[in-house]
Amino acid sequence: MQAFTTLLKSSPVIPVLTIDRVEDAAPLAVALKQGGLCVVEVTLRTPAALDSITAMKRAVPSLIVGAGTILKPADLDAAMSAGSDFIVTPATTRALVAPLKSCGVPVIPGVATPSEVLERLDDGFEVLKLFPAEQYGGAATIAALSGPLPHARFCPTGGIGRDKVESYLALKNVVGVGGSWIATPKQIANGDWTGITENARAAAAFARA
Ligand SMILES: O=C(O)C(=O)C[C@H](O)[C@H](O)COP(=O)(O)O
Repeated sequence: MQAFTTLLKSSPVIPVLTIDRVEDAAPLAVALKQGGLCVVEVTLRTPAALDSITAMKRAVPSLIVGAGTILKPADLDAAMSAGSDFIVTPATTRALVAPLKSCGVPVIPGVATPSEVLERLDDGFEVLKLFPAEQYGGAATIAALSGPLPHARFCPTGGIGRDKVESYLALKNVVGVGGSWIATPKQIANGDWTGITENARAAAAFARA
């Protein structure tokens, strides 16, 4: 996990991707990498998601490709078989905790309340995903959590557009942010690789800001 959080320092904005056609995966990977991003997340929301993870890694071997929307242990198994470099969940059930802990790659479990934060820290997870971040109070909520839970680190996602990224990354307990704005489902469906590279460049610039 430590190597992963170090990597996030240089590439803290993670595009959250929903891919409908596996043939879009390779040009998408190239477009994001060209814009300067190193870490991406593919949601397991479409039948093409697992093959897309494999295809993105094949197209751009240096890209770190994670799987999101892991809801049950079977999703985790499938994501690991597809070669996922890290795992993200929107929420975390008891049944998921042990498999997540032993899967062998960095895991960012989803939380939404202080009790869930504490439970996941007790489970041994270091970086947590506040989801859906904006709806659960946004950057102000994460800042408030640093009082009683200063050791928790967050990678929030959900409703975080380009205009909100800075306010999250300014917090010392935030190590990254996820968002679909960098490559929207519409841009992917339209093959707008130029627009995606431009957005990726804007996202990459937050690391240097
Ligand atoms: O599927 C998952 O595992 C998720 O957690 C969902 C994503 O994090 C959000 O859908 C991000 O999308 P935006 O809110 O549009 O930036």
